[in-house]
Amino acid sequence: MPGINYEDFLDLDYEPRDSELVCTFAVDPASDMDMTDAAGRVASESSNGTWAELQAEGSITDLSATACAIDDGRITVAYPDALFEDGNMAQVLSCIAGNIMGMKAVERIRLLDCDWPEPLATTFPGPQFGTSVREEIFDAGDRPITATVPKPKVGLSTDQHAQIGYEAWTGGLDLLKDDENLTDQDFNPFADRLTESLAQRDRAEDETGEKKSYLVNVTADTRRMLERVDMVAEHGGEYVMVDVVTCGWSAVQRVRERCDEHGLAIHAHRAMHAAFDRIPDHGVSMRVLAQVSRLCGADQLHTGTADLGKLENEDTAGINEWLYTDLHGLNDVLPVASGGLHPGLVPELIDRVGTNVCVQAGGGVHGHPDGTHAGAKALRAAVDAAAAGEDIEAKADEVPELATAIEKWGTETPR
Ligand SMILES: O=C(O)[C@H](O)COP(=O)(O)O
Ligand SMILES: [Mg+2]
Repeated sequence: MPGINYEDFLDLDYEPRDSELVCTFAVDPASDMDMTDAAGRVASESSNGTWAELQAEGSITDLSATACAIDDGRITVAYPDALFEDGNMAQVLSCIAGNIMGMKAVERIRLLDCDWPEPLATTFPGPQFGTSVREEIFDAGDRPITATVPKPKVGLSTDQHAQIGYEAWTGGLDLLKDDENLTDQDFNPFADRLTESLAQRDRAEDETGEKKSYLVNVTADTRRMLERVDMVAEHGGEYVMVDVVTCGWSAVQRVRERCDEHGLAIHAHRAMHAAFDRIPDHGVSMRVLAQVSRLCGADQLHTGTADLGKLENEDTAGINEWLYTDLHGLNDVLPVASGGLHPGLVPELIDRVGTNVCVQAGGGVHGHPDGTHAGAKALRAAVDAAAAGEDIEAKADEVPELATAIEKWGTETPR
């Protein structure tokens, strides 16, 4: 019986089939390995091989991946469709971003990009709404939608939180968003926050005549998340917010299923993504995390601020472009720019990422010298001006709250 070795997973003449998942990795081989050794081992360990020569009968190699290109520190691996279970993101990631991340045959390895084939991609639901939320929920026309996150992140009472929502909404913002670490703590319980914030939303809608909405953080174990999703639907919300990386993709898939029953959109916060993608030559890129978020059904996703905010960013504009492109008929995703933004940064942000986004600021609204309502007016005025191609300095002559924000923060990128 012929044995199967890691060399059998390398074929540099191989052309991937349309049905195969094709992944690109940056690889730094271990000091005693060359690139071909490392490439064969990556394809082997991430599909159906191991360190030892195996004796196996039948069509085992039908499930083997093939390392089919090596170029300038990068390898391409093609994975046969039969290797994957339909609609099971945990299983897919256990293959393509599993043991290989820690194997000694490589010093460093980063999953950079995936080309998702139709047979696998269409076993996932994708977003229910995607960028259409701008039009369908908010009738926003050509401008980005806007959001704010009450600060301090945690510690505000329910009354304070809902009051901040009212001030932000009436100041002109579209969305109130819970912060990533606010869920159901004693100082601000989920059920009370949901009902009080939605009551203030209704009041703000009546006063402004504009549609307003609330991104309430349902993140928890899956059972509690689903209960919270049901509560949001029962009380007339349009969205839930989920910390997609910390709660895990299987849980996101269940939330997507339940949101479909209620017609709710999902706002995905990416807290902890940097544990996977911040070291440039190791881990899983934000690009791939964004792809996974889209497949699992996030309608909106934080993708950074194109280097203008307080957090490190990986290719925000390129990732956003991918989120808009066709993916075998699955809906697109609305990118959310967030993390250290303020009104003075908005023109440059829109120049870098365009208007088909959500512009979100916490400190850049609530840190306004005249408070949240003034901060919201300043952010909305900056977004309206930038989206219309108008100079925000000129807009500041008409909107004093914007003038105050520009005077305070200028165009500085915070740290
Ligand atoms: O969740 C977020 O995106 C942040 O809380 C935004 O906060 P910041 O604008 O104060 O950085
Ligand atoms: Mg936050």
